[in-house]
Amino acid sequence: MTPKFDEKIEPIYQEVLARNPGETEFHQAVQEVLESLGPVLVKHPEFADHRIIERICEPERQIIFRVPWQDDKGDVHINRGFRVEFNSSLGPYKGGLRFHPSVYLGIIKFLGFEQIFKNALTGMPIGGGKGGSDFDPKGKSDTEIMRFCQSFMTELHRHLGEHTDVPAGDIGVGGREIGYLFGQYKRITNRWEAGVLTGKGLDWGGSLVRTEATGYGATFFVDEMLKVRKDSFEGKTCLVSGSGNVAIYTIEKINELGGKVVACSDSGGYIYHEKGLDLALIQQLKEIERRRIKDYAEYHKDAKYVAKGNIWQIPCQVAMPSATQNEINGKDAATLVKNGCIAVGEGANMPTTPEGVRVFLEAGIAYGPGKAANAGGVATSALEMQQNACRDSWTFEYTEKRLQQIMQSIHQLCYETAEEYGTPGNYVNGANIAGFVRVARAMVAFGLV
Ligand SMILES: NC(=O)C1=CN([C@@H]2O[C@H](COP(=O)(O)OP(=O)(O)OC[C@H]3O[C@@H](n4cnc5c(N)ncnc54)[C@H](O)[C@@H]3O)[C@@H](O)[C@H]2O)C=CC1
Ligand SMILES: O=C(O)CCC(=O)C(=O)O
Repeated sequence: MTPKFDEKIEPIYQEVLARNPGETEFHQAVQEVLESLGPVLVKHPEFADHRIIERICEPERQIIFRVPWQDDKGDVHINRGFRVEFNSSLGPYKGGLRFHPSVYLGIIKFLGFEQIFKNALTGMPIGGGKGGSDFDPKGKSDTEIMRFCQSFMTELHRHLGEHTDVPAGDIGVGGREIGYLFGQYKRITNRWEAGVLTGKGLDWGGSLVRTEATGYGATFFVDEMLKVRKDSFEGKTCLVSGSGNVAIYTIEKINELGGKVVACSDSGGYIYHEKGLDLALIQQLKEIERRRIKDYAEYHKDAKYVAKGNIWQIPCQVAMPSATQNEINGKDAATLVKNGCIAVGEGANMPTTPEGVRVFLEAGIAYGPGKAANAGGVATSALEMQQNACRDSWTFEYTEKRLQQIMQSIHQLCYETAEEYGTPGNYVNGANIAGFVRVARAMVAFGLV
């Protein structure tokens, strides 16, 4: 699909393509933001004078390193580790670590780039970064995971610090991995520095609600979009792709708000259960036993597992992609709209292709892009950092209320910014512009650094 840029922005995008060959996901993430920015340069010519867009597209620092580790048989393996410290204008680099075989520099840069604007939208003092490895955790024993995490942190620790760079989890990195990473950081540095990682266990500096935060936050965001349309989750049939951290707590919150989730998935296929998914079973299979979603059908004979099936063909009113990038293409988006979908909230990062985004916007449905809708995870990480800084821990109710208020204010900011820039109801423009302007103002204030 041909990108639609303002004439001042086209050459900047061409320069990004030339400087970052082969990094298609990064190109896509940059394209999505730059397409929104034409009117911003008209209102703020100083951003063009200071070449803010060009500077924002270039990471402040990119770290690539070797991660050697030994499996349980004693064989040696070598993976590649990454940390892209993209932008520290608003605070220390903040963003998760992804362990997945598809990881390469282009994926980490797309995620780090998105993170800059997402983190800005939260209004909290956090810059943007992301990291990870092409390590595949699937089928590895606990001790193999531990040895990998220890080796990864042995290199990464020198780049981290509570005021410098603060990783968390993402695909393939949850509470278990954060534990091994924190343990190794503590051992190497001889510092018990809680604020260096978020998503920690509750006994050692973690925050209540961080586990639930991305899914709950995305659901709060969709709830706000529905409220604008004088609607709610009550009685709505919903789809949630994935069955990991984000998907599980999205399903939980949708249930609480009166919706019914009939399908979820993993990379093998999807499960469809017309009377509504059994969340306790999914948690047992996924969070505890680390099994595949197809096993769900062993316990519910009225549920159907479709191997390699396309979850977006199931009719629904609300869709919440919560698995991975580019999981909804133009055709899937058209199918969703044709089947009566009125709202899409992205729990995952960039789950919709540019063609799909265009379909949603042209159909005029409520479409909440990831950098706004899934910001609740990183926002609650910032709340964890606040608690660590004052050696405090807050109750679940208080922390969840803070999360809900943050999601409401992100929604409001995106909604008002879209109106201010002449595209009412377009949360893509709202999120890109509002996030960009916050970072750009700080960059202008700092001079040429
Ligand atoms: N964990 C967090 O706090 C945040 C995560 N995200 C994003 O949410 C998404 C999911 O992340 P998590 O739930 O943390 O990871 P996770 O590792 O807990 O779960 C990922 C899930 O997606 C499934 N999956 C992967 N590829 C798939 C495919 N091609 N088709 C269907 N399912 C597939 C996996 O089987 C797994 O169930 C990612 O895009 C991540 O970047 C965004 C904001 C914060
Ligand atoms: O909590 C964090 O620091 C990062 C969350 C994350 O990786 C994301 O927002 O995509």
